[in-house]
Amino acid sequence: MRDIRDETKEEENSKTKAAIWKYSLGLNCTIESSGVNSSGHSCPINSVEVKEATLDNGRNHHATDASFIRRAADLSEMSAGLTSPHPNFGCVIATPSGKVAGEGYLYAQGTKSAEALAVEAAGEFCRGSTAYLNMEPGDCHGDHTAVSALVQAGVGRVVVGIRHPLQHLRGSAIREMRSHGIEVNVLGEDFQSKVLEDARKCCLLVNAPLIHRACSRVPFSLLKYAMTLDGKIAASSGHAAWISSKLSRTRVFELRGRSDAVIVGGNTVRQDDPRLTARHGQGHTPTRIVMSQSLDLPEKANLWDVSEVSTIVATQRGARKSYQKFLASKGVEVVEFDMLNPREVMEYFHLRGYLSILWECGGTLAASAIASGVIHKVVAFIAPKIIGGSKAPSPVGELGMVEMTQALNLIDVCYEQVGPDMLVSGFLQPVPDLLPVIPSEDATFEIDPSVNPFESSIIFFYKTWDLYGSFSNFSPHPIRMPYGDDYRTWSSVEHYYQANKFVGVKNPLSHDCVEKIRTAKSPEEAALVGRSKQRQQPELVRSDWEDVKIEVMYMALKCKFSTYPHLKTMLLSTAGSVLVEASPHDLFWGGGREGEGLNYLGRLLMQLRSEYLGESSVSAENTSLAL
Ligand SMILES: NC(=O)C1=CN([C@@H]2O[C@H](COP(=O)(O)OP(=O)(O)OC[C@H]3O[C@@H](n4cnc5c(N)ncnc54)[C@H](OP(=O)(O)O)[C@@H]3O)[C@@H](O)[C@H]2O)C=CC1
Ligand SMILES: Nc1c(N[C@@H]2O[C@H](COP(=O)(O)O)[C@@H](O)[C@H]2O)[nH]c(=O)[nH]c1=O
Repeated sequence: MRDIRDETKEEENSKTKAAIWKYSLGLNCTIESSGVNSSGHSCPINSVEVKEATLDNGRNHHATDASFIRRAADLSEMSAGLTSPHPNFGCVIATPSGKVAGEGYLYAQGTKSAEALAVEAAGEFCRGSTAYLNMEPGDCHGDHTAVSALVQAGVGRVVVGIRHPLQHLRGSAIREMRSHGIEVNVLGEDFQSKVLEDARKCCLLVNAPLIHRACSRVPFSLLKYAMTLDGKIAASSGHAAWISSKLSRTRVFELRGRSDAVIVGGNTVRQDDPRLTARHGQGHTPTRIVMSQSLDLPEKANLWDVSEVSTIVATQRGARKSYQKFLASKGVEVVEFDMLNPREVMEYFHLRGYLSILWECGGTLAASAIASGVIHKVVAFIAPKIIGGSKAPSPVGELGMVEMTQALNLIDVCYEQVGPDMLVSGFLQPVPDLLPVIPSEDATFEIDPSVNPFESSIIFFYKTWDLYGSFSNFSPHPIRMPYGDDYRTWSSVEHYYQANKFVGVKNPLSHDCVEKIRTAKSPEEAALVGRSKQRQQPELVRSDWEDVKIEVMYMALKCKFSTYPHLKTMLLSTAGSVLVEASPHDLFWGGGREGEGLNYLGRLLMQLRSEYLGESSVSAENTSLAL
């Protein structure tokens, strides 16, 4: 029996090249013999490489789990391009002794689930086995097929690489499997280690387009270009066929096959008359998109032949109506934009359900796309050729940067030799991590155990004009609170809170501060006075301020939410969600830019909410007893 760690190391060494390429496509996974039969998507136990592992301690468990999760990610990726807009799903079923009993992957949207295929392949070996899923199944159609397959087959444990990125599906399959007594472990939640973290990253990368879609309003975009060693993407005449080798161009066909659309600018159409098809004989062919403001495009072009694959021209509203008619007569769809820029166009295609876009434009449009922040990844083929020419185009046009310190640094950079060319790839923007950014997680769940760190939605509030802006201390809701022996009206919670810093100090200047803050014309002014006085004259601040400030705030919030019933209703409507004051600067009351803040304001609101919910359940109980 061999140690799985050695096995993994050997595999990785021998497959480094392939892995690098795969990574450059968006994956960070080792490539193994597929183990997938010719009919498509699953294998019985005796036809795949048998893996054995020593399961004698936690570390080996981690290595085994990581290895199978990476395999599930690899499998899931086999149909990339065909599943869109669904995720890429892969499933490996392993016996208790660590042998692969069955595998499956989602072939295309609407086909049998990866889990069902793996269960079929594993047959009787499913009972008591562990199923490895790169991603929690989603249940778009309410038929629970993936979960049912695992439950009915008697799978004992399920290891999930990442939770489903879409909020409405996130956590449901995991809950359902657990409710059937299956032990479910999610990487990064139940246990953590470097090897599992790497496996988790594979799972994030394999579905990067969907994860981006879940977190932003644009599809995942990859900018690809081929350039000479002296940084040109064409000769000064505009001629560019070809810079990169045939082998590299075959790789480009693969990239196209994984994308929902390929996009070029008007100049590339005029200069190259491209086809932009994925000419590898099978698989998915992406839509072709042309961005042209002028619509000064040729009448004859390969892209206007839509017999096999469609073309969409995105243009400026009102541009060359007669030419638009001509395109329509060819079957080319024309979409007009008020502002033709990469962001607007990407937001539009996001709404149309596109997950991944391959940009194969020249430097003019590439610069515009990078500047507008829509490009996530860059893939450059560098050919060992020199063409020269001061006017020859380069891959990225004007970005307005003047110092090297402004250069955009790629992350997770990979290098691979492809025939004579060098392929360099890396991310301009990281794949968003799905782990929650909830400030002070532990404390939050102590306050309100009903919220789950990995499933609850987070409601951010900050500025008063935001959706939940009324939760802000700056919201214009006056409160009546005690002051000395009397009650006073304070224009906002912020007024009351800031003034209390100086209350009870036997110094007339402190009293002046209180009055100045109380009569401040706006919460902003109250905050300014309170903060600057505290900084400049700390002797005016009450000595117990640090001990009482949370209580002061809590009393003020309680008064505000009790005074205004609609605010209380709004607070109750957020039950189950984590409340975070999205202040990037205030690391005590706010959540900070990346969850590093303590979020005391959010915590107090959740505490208040819990109390209100407790009161309402008691009163409901009393009512039902009375009836
Ligand atoms: N080696 C390689 O990998 C590649 C090389 N090339 C080469 O590059 C050259 C063309 O490069 P380039 O001129 O930069 O062409 P682009 O592909 O970048 O096209 C630029 C055109 O895009 C259109 N456009 C629409 N909206 C915008 C916007 N917001 N910002 C910028 N452009 C927009 C305009 O078309 P319009 O004028 O119609 O309004 C503009 O003229 C050719 O010689 C071609 O062979 C091209 C692609 C890849
Ligand atoms: N010249 C150049 C590329 N150019 C890109 O490929 C397009 C042509 O695609 P097609 O008509 O489908 O073959 C062209 O318009 C441009 O976007 N690509 C590369 O990988 N290597 C190269 O050397």
